[in-house]
Amino acid sequence: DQVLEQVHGEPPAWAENRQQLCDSIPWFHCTQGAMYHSEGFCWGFLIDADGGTRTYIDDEVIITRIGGCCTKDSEGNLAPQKNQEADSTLARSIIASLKSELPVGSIFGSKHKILNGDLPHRYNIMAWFRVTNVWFERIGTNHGAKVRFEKLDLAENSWWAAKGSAPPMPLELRDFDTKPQSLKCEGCSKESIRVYEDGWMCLQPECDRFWKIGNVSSPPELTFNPAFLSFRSRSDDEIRPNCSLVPDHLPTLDEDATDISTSRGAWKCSDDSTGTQTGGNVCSFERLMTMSPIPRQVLLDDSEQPSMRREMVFDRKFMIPEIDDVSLSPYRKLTYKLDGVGFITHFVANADINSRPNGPDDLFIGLQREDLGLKRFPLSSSLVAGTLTAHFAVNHGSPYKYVVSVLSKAFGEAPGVILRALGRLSRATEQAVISAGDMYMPPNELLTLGYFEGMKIGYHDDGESSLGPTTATLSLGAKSTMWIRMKYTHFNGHTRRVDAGDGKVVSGSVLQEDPVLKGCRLEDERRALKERFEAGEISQDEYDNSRRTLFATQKGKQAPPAIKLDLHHGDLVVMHGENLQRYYEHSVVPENKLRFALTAWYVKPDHVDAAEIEKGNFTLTPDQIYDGK
Ligand SMILES: O=C(O)CCC(=O)C(=O)O
Ligand SMILES: [Fe+2]
Repeated sequence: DQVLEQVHGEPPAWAENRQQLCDSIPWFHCTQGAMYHSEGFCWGFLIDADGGTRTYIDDEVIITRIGGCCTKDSEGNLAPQKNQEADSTLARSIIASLKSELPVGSIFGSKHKILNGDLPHRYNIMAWFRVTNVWFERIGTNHGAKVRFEKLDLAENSWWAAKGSAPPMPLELRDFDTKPQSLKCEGCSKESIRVYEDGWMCLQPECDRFWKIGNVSSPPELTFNPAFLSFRSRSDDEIRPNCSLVPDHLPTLDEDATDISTSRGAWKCSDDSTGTQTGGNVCSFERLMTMSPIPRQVLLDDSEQPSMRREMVFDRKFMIPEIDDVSLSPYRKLTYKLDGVGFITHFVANADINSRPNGPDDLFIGLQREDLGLKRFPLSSSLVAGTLTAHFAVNHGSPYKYVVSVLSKAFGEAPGVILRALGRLSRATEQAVISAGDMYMPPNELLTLGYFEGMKIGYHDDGESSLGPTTATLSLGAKSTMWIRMKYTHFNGHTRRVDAGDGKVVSGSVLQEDPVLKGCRLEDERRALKERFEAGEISQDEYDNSRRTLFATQKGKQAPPAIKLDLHHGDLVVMHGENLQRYYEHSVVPENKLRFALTAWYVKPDHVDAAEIEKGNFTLTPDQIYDGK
């Protein structure tokens, strides 16, 4: 029944949905977590449901914990499950922003429990802040990092200040010189500021005197030192944000620029709150851009020599392929064989292939001209519900369940460019599979992905039970890098650890059938145990227990990428082998503004509804069939 105070003003921008927030705010491009960091710096911060104990906000100062390393304790509060060190990624990036005086944007989420005020929206942009202090607190048996932010513009009233509150003190009347007491620790000789009213303590976690007032451990309840809350940093014109707090794309757009595909081409207001405020008139603001297709040459980098086959330089850190310039000429064929798993064939195109009529250059323009119905779909497994894929997708042919659920259009409705791409992919699939002596199943499904600048596809596999063992992808447009790595479970021999309540490393369950892949962790030990088990020398229990003991010696980690492919415009990649999708995963990161990836599969007919079977039927016209040149 508490009467909530109302806040003083309106945020400069807001969103009711996290995806929209992350898509439009350049300093907060993250769908999860409280902190956006990139290139080693923290750029933006979200204050929401759980800032940890002693989270503090007033009109000009925010004190909160740095997320990460946390699980919920018995009372449902987030507590660090291990020490957060100064060299953790999150701590390092906030310290980097502190040292370089980089302004950090802040967002106020309505699930906070701190301010006694009602926030107008789910996510409310606050203002630019500067990082003034980063220190460590003891929490339970661990330590975690805390940060103090101070509003950059102290002259202006903060919109989140309580309604009717006094305007901020004019700058000329403020005291910028008084700072809270700071003392050098006699143990570690490092300075720590007096953060708490209860007493000065050393805030260096590696010091013996950390978190002690005098000789005794600090009390669990602590109060902030008023001088720590009230000090202010002098304004400094040198400290400038490197983008606007609320970007305004519309007036800066030049519709005639060939570069238009780098920006999103359409805006639509999705704010339903205006509807309630204006008595049901939902805002109809919409702006659709005419986008002219960009030619492939716009994306070329200087190192690409037209009409010459690129020299391949292979990085010894990754698998070196077999090179064959003859059998699929004019393509160069690179084959990566994974024993007992499958193979990956990379068909390297060149300018002669790309510039032929109906070849990759024409397909790239053709795909931009068609309204393919490319959309971003919600990810099915995501920590934050409603997170959309970081790429656009549309499916043609037999429907199947992709990482996300994508509606499938019949090949009968597909534009010519799609069928032409399908012709190329069928040929590549056939060539790669037959040369390996396997049976060729013609693809009946084609997934088109579209990537604008900054988009990508994260690690995943294509091993859906309804799909055959072969996938073929045609790359068009921007150059990209494909990474292939062993899945966590197969690399480590066990699933991810499930619980580490007591601080010990607990591995998840051991693999039922461990293929002991070449290059996996503890390979020799795992192979030796497997051989003893298979020879009947040890029982299943002994085999499992020995593996558990073995895995407890080292913490599991992600496998490093085993294969790296540089995918250029016109290149094709065929992956073959059911086990390849079972044991390995891949991700693709484009480097430039616009890229399409068209991937064809064979969907097993018994996995498709009878009524939808015909969606996968097609007949290619002679000009859609690819002759391999
Ligand atoms: O963008 C690419 O080249 C890869 C696409 C992919 O992995 C997929 O569609 O499953
Ligand atoms: Fe894939």
